[in-house]
Amino acid sequence: MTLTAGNTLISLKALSKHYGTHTVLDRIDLEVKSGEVLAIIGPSGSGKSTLLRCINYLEPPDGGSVTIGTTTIDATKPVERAELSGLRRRVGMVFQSFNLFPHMSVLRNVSLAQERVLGRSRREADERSMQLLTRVGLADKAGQFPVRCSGGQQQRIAIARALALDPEVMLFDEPTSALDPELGLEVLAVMRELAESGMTMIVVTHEMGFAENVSDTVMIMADGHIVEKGPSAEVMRNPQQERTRRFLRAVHDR
Ligand SMILES: Nc1ncnc2c1ncn2[C@@H]1O[C@H](COP(=O)(O)OP(=O)(O)OP(=O)(O)O)[C@@H](O)[C@H]1O
Repeated sequence: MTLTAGNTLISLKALSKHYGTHTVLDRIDLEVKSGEVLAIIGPSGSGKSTLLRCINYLEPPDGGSVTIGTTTIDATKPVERAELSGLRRRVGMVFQSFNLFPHMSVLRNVSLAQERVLGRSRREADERSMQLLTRVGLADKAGQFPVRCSGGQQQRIAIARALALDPEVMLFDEPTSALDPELGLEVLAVMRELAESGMTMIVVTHEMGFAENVSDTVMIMADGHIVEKGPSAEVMRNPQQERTRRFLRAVHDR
């Protein structure tokens, strides 16, 4: 089935995760539409990163289910390797730390998985990589090693690398937290462009400007629960829950 804009692309049902007796995600229900940009914000330790990592099974959830497009994985049943690799191929992820291969050129960092995972020829993979490096403003860095690039440039390369597998959704886990503010801005500009191009995105962020101005929907988490979720302008400017108001006040006072 081809999903058109506005259809539900991601659906989490009663998604749960425990570490020992600690409930980190408590039966989370969530739907994300195709083309939607969802920002997840909330206090430290509220489960934001864990939720993101459970969506692509980097962290296996222990209850509930994850549906992406037409594929559903039920956390209570054994998961087939093919199901997992299918899921991961459809979900690109960008981490706080860029995790580039230091001994490979920027171009190779972006093209390698295309050959290994998608079976593209070296020439096809390099061509696609150059398109993506151009898109993130780094075509001139293709032949360099990552160490010669700033943190902001490395994160943009990591975004190009994730896009190279043609994902249906991109997950971002605090992509600017390790960067100086001006380098963070260049990464946020690439993310804004991606959002405007119609990519479905789930972004765990401390950047309130991104949450308010770029994302369609904002979700506040606390203690493994969704406290509040709605259109970004409404949640950011007129939160309904006292807990959200407290969190946003604390962020503004920082
Ligand atoms: N591998 C793990 N083993 C045990 N506990 C964990 C593990 N990963 C996360 N936790 C715990 O789960 C809770 C949620 O962590 P998580 O990283 O998802 O929160 P977060 O909202 O992303 O926080 P932050 O904003 O600080 O990154 C925390 O109490 C954390 O200590």
